[in-house]
Amino acid sequence: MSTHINAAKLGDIAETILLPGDPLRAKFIAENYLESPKLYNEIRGMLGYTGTYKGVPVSVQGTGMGMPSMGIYSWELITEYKVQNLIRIGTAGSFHEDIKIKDLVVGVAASTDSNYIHAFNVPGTYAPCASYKLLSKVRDASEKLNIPFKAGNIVSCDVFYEFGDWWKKWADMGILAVEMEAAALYMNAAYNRVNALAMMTISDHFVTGERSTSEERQQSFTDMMELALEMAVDL
Ligand SMILES: O=P(O)(O)O[C@H]1O[C@H](CO)[C@@H](O)[C@H]1O
Ligand SMILES: O=c1cc[nH]c(=O)[nH]1
Repeated sequence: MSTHINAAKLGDIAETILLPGDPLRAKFIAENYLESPKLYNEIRGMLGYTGTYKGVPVSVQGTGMGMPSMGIYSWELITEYKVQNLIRIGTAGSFHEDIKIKDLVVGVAASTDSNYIHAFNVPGTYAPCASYKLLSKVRDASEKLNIPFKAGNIVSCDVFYEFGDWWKKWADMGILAVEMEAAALYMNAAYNRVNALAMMTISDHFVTGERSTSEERQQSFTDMMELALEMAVDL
């Protein structure tokens, strides 16, 4: 029914959706956390499922890597399938010693080096930010489940393999971490007046050079998924 999610019809996708970059992570979440998950999209292998969590309909959709890809999926989910609450669950690289591997970071705002913002033709510098409603819900879920997170400005970059010390300038401005999609998600959500939030597990570290092991990743992703699902049932 839409160009890139055309296996679904209106109503097949829940009002609240979790958005991992990796479609196989979408499959893992659907199969391990959702009740009665139904696959609604396989176009380009970008898997999307709808099921229920604690009786509440929830969808999970892979978005791919980078802002063009996130831009396409989030736009179609919002405009064609009337999704209202979009929660990115991804990975990020930390810029600060006190934000460690496995920590959860929530992007209150997402600075960016991307031209994605030019599509909106605003006469100034737009500041992509998370919805306050979802920020409140993630704080509530964090307290309930005792899963802490750090919140602040992150940066969504177009280039994964960048050279030199580029990141230090962002770190000097208090940017917590880097990933590659949140700013586009926040812009699409703002333009269409829906709610978006990006939360990421720190998978690698620019200061220490550390990278998480697969075991550590599994555990920390579990925390992120549980937090996102707890939010999803309270919207
Ligand atoms: O784990 P995901 O959600 O894909 O997020 C991060 O990982 C990818 C890069 O490896 C980029 O998409 C970045 O934003
Ligand atoms: O975009 C990303 C994600 C994880 N780690 C990085 O360094 N960059």
